[in-house]
Amino acid sequence: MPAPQTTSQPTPNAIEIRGLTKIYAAAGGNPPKQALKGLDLAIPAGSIFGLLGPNGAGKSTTINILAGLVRKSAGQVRIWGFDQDVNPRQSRAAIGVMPQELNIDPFLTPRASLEVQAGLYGVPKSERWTDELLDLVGLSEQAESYSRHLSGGMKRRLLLAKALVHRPQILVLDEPTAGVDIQLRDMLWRNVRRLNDQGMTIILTTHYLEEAEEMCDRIAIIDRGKLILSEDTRTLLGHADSKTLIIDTGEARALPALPEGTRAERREDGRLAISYAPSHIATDALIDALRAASLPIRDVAVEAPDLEDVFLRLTSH
Ligand SMILES: Nc1ncnc2c1ncn2[C@@H]1O[C@H](COP(=O)(O)OP(=O)(O)OP(=O)(O)O)[C@@H](O)[C@H]1O
Repeated sequence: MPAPQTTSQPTPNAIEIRGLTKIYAAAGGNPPKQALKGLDLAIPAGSIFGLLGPNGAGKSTTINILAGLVRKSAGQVRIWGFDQDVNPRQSRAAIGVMPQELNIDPFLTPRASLEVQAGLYGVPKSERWTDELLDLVGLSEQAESYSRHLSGGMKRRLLLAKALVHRPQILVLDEPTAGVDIQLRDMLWRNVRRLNDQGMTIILTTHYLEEAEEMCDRIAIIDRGKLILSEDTRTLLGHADSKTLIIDTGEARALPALPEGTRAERREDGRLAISYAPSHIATDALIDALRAASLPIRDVAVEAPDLEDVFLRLTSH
């Protein structure tokens, strides 16, 4: 992909959010709603960053503020080093957003959609990369079809291409795989990885925690308008401090004396499951202790907590 269009300030963080507050005005008999309550968040340049949180946490509000679609009530937002209030044009140029809703003009062809979008961003004709983009998202064959004839998956791919017309440094994907088939999901993730390899910072929200665990190198969890934590995915998974050793003990049924702080149960398949806190006892020390207690060990596996465990514990929803 050619270099991004915007001249940028070198910054370790692609996005810096400080004290971000959003109060939606009262409407239709509903009282005002404070969706963001002083959110602080830094998103490192070059990362694939997952923004997670339960329903109503404020993810879409945050993304819409970044995209310039919702006005913040207070706080500071810097995008690629540009303050949104001081340099609105530059901060907008640094970011591309693939929204959740399929907001595509049904009477435009994919090619025309991309050209219109490029016009909106002021991309000169000589710097447009419409054909490459159509190819990137696999829509070259449909380039001249009316968008209303595209399948739901094709419309999503067009949205991805639209988010990229101005070669942003940062790409935001809001629930990109909600309700999409496996083929489209794979296409999306392939593209996301490729763009990230080329230096693009990727921010995504998803309800699929497995997906976040697999794709994101850093994850922030927000809840009720506030940041709960923002950490490397590996560190985050380490937080649960709970693992389970699964042991095939063969015919032997008697439980050995277990080290302090561990808990054992027999699973339906007959295997012994011993839960322990890695910070308290290391896996190999636990196995040594079980051997010393003459427990027959025919086979052994370790189950580590996944993001879902951590997420549920931190958000208690
Ligand atoms: N336009 C609006 N007017 C009033 N309240 C709103 C508006 N948009 C969102 N809210 C409220 O603000 C809070 C945060 O909503 P937001 O959509 O940002 O959360 P979310 O984390 O994206 O949730 P979800 O995972 O369900 O999409 C919710 O309580 C929501 O009802």
